[in-house]
Amino acid sequence: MGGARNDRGAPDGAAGGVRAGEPQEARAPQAQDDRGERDTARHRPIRSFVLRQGRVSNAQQRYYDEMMPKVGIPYADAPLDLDAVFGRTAPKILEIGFGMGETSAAIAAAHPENDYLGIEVHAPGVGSLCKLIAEKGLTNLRIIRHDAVEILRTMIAPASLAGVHIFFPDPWPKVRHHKRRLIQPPLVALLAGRLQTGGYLHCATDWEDYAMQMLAVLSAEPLLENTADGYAPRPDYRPLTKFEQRGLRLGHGVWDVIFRRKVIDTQT
Ligand SMILES: C[S@@+](CC[C@H](N)C(=O)[O-])C[C@H]1O[C@@H](n2cnc3c(N)ncnc32)[C@H](O)[C@@H]1O
Repeated sequence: MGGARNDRGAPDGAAGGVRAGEPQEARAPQAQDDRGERDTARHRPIRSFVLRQGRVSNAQQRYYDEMMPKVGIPYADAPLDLDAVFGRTAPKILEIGFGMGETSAAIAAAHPENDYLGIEVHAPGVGSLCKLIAEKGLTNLRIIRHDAVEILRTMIAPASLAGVHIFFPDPWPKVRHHKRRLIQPPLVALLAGRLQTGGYLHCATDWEDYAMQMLAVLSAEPLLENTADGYAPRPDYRPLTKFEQRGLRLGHGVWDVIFRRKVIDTQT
């Protein structure tokens, strides 16, 4: 994650068998995946990540153990009261797939007026963000280690989010894996329903054909409208990562796609 361009094409997942707590995602398969498809051969929903072994460093393990009881939210099959979780009323912004969490921590530190909920399945990444939360003393960032698709379905109430960040999701570059991409019509419909009126969905990618897919899928969602004429300029709140700076120097593109939940006129 966030390493080299090819790293984006090799999706990371939670590390089965790592020490950093057990992934809280081992649940019975749903009847249908929110990306709209099932792996019929294996009768399992198609997921946007792969659970694989990953090394958790000693520091990540230490911060995971120390911080997850304070900032981690266990998976539950019931809607969360987000104001109660953060102990205040403030805009709630959800991030799917925070990787090692550098961007999440930087955004939360720069915007103490907002509350952030980061979702990731990858244990080393969760340990890494725990370390950043402890080092920066962040009080407005919480973590759930679980499949974001299930969390959206069960734990996030309709019209409860002021924003959603999906930065550099796994591009699944092979055509036969495109069905694993997060940004597909059923998930975007689910996300749009979780946004408040005026709430935003911000996706960014460095894969041009995924950017085109994002633009097409978000444009087709009736609850959403584009904030820009096509791709959006990178807003100041999304910091330029080292990975991105290097890519841009090498002439690679990065595309931001930012839509808002429409005001639905119920009079007409
Ligand atoms: C390519 S990495 C990008 C990480 C980070 N956003 C960045 O910009 O560096 C994508 C991340 O999304 C996570 N991910 C993919 N699908 C997910 C899901 N359904 N729920 C939670 N995390 C997911 C992966 O584990 C991986 O860490």
